[in-house]
Amino acid sequence: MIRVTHIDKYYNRGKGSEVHALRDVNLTIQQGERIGIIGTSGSGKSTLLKVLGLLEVPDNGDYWLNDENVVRSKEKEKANLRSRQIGFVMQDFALMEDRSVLENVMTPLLFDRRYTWRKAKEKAYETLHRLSLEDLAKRKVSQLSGGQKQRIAICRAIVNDPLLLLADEPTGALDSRTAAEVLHVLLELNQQGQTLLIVTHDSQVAASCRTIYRMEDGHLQKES
Ligand SMILES: Nc1ncnc2c1ncn2[C@@H]1O[C@H](COP(=O)(O)OP(=O)(O)OP(=O)(O)O)[C@@H](O)[C@H]1O
Repeated sequence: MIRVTHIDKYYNRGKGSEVHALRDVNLTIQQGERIGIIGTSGSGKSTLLKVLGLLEVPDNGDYWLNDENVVRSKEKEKANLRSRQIGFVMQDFALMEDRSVLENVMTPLLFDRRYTWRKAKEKAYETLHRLSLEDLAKRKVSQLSGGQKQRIAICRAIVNDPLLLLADEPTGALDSRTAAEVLHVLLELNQQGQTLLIVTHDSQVAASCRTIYRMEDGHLQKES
């Protein structure tokens, strides 16, 4: 189970440009859940994702990841948790364009001491196979379509069997047909047990989530 309680996050605290991006945010994510977060631009959605992904430290509150309070963990420990427990999918794919698909998918495992290069390659192939993408393994990312890139990005995000898969506008850069294909991949992974949290502007994506929250000026409220 993943839980954040009473989270506050400020940017530029104490300065004229101070932004109170998250205000007393509470969220519990049960294993296998599929959560959608909607809200207007600038309301704090990405900031919440960054806190959950251990990329931003909140100013107040606690973050429980598998019964461990990780809010004050050291940077090294957080980097470890990030590489083992969290998967990220971003709107712009964030892939290494001049590298092969295989190299991209292997990358998270190369930071994980449990994997030798050979084991990482095996696991990357296994994960590509799971998403029926193994035929693309040797292709350079720059030669792929947007939909293929996003499916590769999803593959890279789940290669470490993360506890939580975080997706920030995963269909935002795709046309509607490709977006539907990418959404299908995410939903299928969730049906196989992958806990999933999606930030989205896309009403179709939001409607596909079992639980929807709305972020409004830093406040998170359950919508349905
Ligand atoms: N690094 C930063 N430094 C200062 N302010 C920031 C920073 N990142 C975000 N903000 C501010 O925090 C608030 C919340 O931003 P956030 O990116 O979380 O919103 P969002 O809901 O994800 O928006 P969008 O839908 O446009 O991506 C905004 O007012 C934004 O300008």
